[in-house]
Amino acid sequence: MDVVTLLSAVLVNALLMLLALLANVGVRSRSGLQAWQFMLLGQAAGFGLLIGATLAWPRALATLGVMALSGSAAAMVLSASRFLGRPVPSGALWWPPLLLGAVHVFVFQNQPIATGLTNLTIATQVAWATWMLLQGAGRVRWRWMCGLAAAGNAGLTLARAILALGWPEVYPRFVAPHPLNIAHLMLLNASLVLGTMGFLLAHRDEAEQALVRLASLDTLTGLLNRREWMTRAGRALGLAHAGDAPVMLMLDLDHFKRVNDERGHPVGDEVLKLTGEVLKGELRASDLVGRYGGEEFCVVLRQCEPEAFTRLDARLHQALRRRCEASLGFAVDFSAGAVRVKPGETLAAAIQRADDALYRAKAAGRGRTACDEGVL
Ligand SMILES: Nc1nc2c(ncn2[C@@H]2O[C@H](COP(=O)(O)OP(=O)(O)OP(=O)(O)O)[C@@H](O)[C@H]2O)c(=O)[nH]1
Repeated sequence: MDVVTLLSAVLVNALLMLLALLANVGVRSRSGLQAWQFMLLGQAAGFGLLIGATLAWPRALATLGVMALSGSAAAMVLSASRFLGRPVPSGALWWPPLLLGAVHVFVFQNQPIATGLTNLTIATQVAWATWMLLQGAGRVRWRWMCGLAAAGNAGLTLARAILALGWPEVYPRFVAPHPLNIAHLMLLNASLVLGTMGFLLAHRDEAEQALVRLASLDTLTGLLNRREWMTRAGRALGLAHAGDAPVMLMLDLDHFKRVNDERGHPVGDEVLKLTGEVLKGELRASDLVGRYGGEEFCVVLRQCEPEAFTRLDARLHQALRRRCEASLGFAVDFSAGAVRVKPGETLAAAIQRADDALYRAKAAGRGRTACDEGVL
């Protein structure tokens, strides 16, 4: 088999996939897919330069070629790190290609050392990507695809490094039609396709998660939006047992219109954000908190004993006043209504009772929580 043809196939394949990605998803700045586009570019450039080195300026082109390939392995690690949301130090990413180039240019005449060093560097980088991808891969299918593609690549590149350093007399020339060269290029080609498919799936998953977030969260406060809160609250009420009936709490900021009118809408927005932060900070992860609309918030408190509720209520009033005072220079308080959900009560009925209690709190002078029987 003609190795230069196989090499050209890898180059063309990488370039075509890069073009296809650019045409279909464009350049997503700082995304995992952007890093993968650099990885494909590095592969194409690297193999192009290595083929060129067999024709002219061998030392210069081969050195640039191995730097491009090592840079492309760094981009693979970066792609995995971005998709997994696990940052890696940029020094550890970009020093290896630079150091490899600096050493390669000097040891170029000593083929076993130059080849061994190049393959060892790239194998280590790809093994790093493999480790990140396969570690706790669980059932995420794209991680398996990308991880296995990288694992095969790392293994064969390491085999080349060991062979070049330990048994240079049997190490095949770069363009020799040796089974090792052929197996490596075929596997590389397959892993480029698998990796691209895997990271495209990762990109799709990421977009899907962003859509789910957009559809279920309130953009200003980051709390659940009304629709999502209603869905989850309905489920929580359905699952509640008679012994641990949840408490439904409706909160409404006091004189909020005045804040908007006197200090401006952006300050009003800031108050809403701070309220969201206070609620997230003071409530347990198992409590359900959402923005019901405007300046009204709703909470389902699970397993809330009377004493615990009294303490929580005092903490919420105090925390909101303090946060607004500290961040905006004026205090904001709220009125609230609390009811204990009755066995079999519908969500709409519980909300209605909590709303009635809330209006009693407003009528009684604001800045307080009115509780139905059973809450305290
Ligand atoms: N800044 C900002 N204001 C909002 C938002 N949603 C609703 N509002 C404002 O919230 C205010 C609610 O006013 P009211 O319903 O009169 O309530 P209030 O002034 O808090 O009076 P009480 O509830 O009786 O204490 C209105 O001015 C709305 O424009 C929002 O997303 N951002």
